[in-house]
Amino acid sequence: MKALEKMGFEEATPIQEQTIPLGLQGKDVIGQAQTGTGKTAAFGIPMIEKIEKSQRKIQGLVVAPTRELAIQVSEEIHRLAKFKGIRTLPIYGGQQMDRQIRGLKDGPHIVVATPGRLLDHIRRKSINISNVHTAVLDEADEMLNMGFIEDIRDILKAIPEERQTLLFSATMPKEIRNIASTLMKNPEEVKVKSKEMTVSNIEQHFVEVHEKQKFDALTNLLDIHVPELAIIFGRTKKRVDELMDGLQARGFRAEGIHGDLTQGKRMSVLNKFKNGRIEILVATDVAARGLDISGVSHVYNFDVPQDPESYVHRIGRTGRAGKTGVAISFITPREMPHLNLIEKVTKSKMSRMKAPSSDEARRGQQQITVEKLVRVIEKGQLEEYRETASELLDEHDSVTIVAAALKMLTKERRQTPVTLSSVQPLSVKRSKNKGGDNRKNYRGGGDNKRNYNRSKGKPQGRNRKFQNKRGSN
Ligand SMILES: Nc1ncnc2c1ncn2[C@@H]1O[C@H](COP(=O)(O)OP(=O)(O)OP(=O)(O)O)[C@@H](O)[C@H]1O
Ligand SMILES: [Mg+2]
Repeated sequence: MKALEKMGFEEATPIQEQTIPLGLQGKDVIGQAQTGTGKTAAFGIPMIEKIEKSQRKIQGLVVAPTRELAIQVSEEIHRLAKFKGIRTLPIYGGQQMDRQIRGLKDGPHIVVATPGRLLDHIRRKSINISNVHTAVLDEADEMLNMGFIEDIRDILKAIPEERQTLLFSATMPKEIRNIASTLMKNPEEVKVKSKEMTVSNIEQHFVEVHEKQKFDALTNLLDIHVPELAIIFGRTKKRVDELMDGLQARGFRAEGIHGDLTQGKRMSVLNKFKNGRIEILVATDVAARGLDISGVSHVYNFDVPQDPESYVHRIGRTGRAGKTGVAISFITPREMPHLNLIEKVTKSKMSRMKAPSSDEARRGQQQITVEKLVRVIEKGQLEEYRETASELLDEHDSVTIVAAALKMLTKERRQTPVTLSSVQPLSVKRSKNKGGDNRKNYRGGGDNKRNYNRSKGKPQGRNRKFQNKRGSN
C-alpha cells in the first residue's frame, strides 16, 4: 500500500480489480484489457504477494517480447515491491552474460526476461527456475505467436508443472487463446468489457495519401500538431532510418529505434526520448508493445500496420492511464481495404482527416503562435514594454510590427526536399508472418531505464489515472 501511494495510484483499474484476487487465489488467468490500463501491476501485485522473501530463489518469472519492455516491467515490479525487500532482475539479450550471471548469483526473487536470453541461461545452467511458482507471459499473444512459441514451450518445461501461469495482453486472437489454454490449468478468462479494443481517450484519424506525398503530409501535420512527444511507426528498419534522416533534415529533433541498432544505441535513443531531448521517436514494431512513456501525445502510423493487433498496440503508446492522445494513420488508396479490416477487428472508427497543404501547415503553425501571444496579452503585466512599443509604432505600421513578432516566435519551416525509397503497398491478405522488423530482431540489441514523471518524485495531481498533462491534445 505504501508503494502504491508513492506511485500515485489511488484506485485499482478494472483489470486490476478483476484479476488481482484471482491471482492471489493461485488461479491461472488470461487477462485482456486495453493498452495503458495497468496490466503490469495486475500480475505484479499478486506475484509479489506470493514471494517468500527469506528464500533466496527465483520464485516469479515474467517473460516479455522486447528488451525495453523487460527492463520496464522489472522496474515497475521493483517499485511495487520496494518496501518488501524483494529483489527483481531483468535478463535480456545484448547485455554482457557475466554481468547477468553475477546478478543471478545475487539471488533475485523475481526475474523478468526476454525469451532468447533466458533460454541461453537455462541451457548453460546459469539460471535455476525450478522453484518458480508464478510465471507470467506479458504480451501473451505475441509470446505465443510463431516467432516465440517454441521458446516459450521450452522455458515452461523448465518450470514445475504445479506453477501458476498468468497471461496478459491488450489483444488475444482466438487461435492464440486456444494455444494458451494448452499451457494452463483451467484458466479464468478475464476480459475487461468494452465495446472497442482501443481506448476511447485516443482520437483516431486516418489520412488517405499517396506514397510519394506521405513525407510532406507528415511534416505538415507535425508543424500543426506540435506534439509534446510523438512516435512515428515505419514498416522496416530501412524506412525508419530514412524517416529519421528526413525529419532531421527538416529541423525536427528525431531519432530512430529498431532491431539492427546496438543495445547501447537503443538505450540512449529511448532515454533521450523519455527526457524530452528528442521530440520524435521513429520506430519499427519493436516499440509497439507495452512501452509506457509519459508525454507521448501523438502516434503516427506512417506505414499502415501489418495487422489489427499491431494497430491496437502501436496507437496504445499514447492515451495511457487516463490521459488523452491522438493517433493518425496514413493509408495509400490501394491500402484502404486494410483500414476497413482494422476498423472491423478493433470495432473502432477512424475519422478521415485531410492531408494539410504546406500553406495550411504554415497558417496552422502561425495560429499556434497567435494563441501564445494572446495568452500573454490576457496575462497583462506589459507596463514596462508599452513605452518602447509606442515608439516602435511611430516608425512602423502596427501590422508590420505584429508580423515581425509572429515571425520571431514561429519555428522556421524547412522545406528541404526529402525522397524516401519506394515501398510496396501492404497487401490486403491478412498474413500471419509479420514483415518488417521480424521477430528475431525483437531480441536484437537494447536496454533502457525508464524515466517516469513519477520517478522524479511527483505523483501528478489527485488521481494520476485521469491526469492529462497537455490538456486536450
Ligand atoms: N491503479 C492505477 N492508478 C493509476 N495509474 C496506474 C494504475 N495502475 C497502473 N498505472 C499506471 O498506468 C500506466 C500504464 O500501465 P501499464 O504499462 O501496466 O499498462 P498495460 O495495461 O500493461 O498497457 P500495454 O497493453 O500497453 O502494455 C503506467 O504508468 C502505470 O504505472
Ligand atoms: Mg503492458
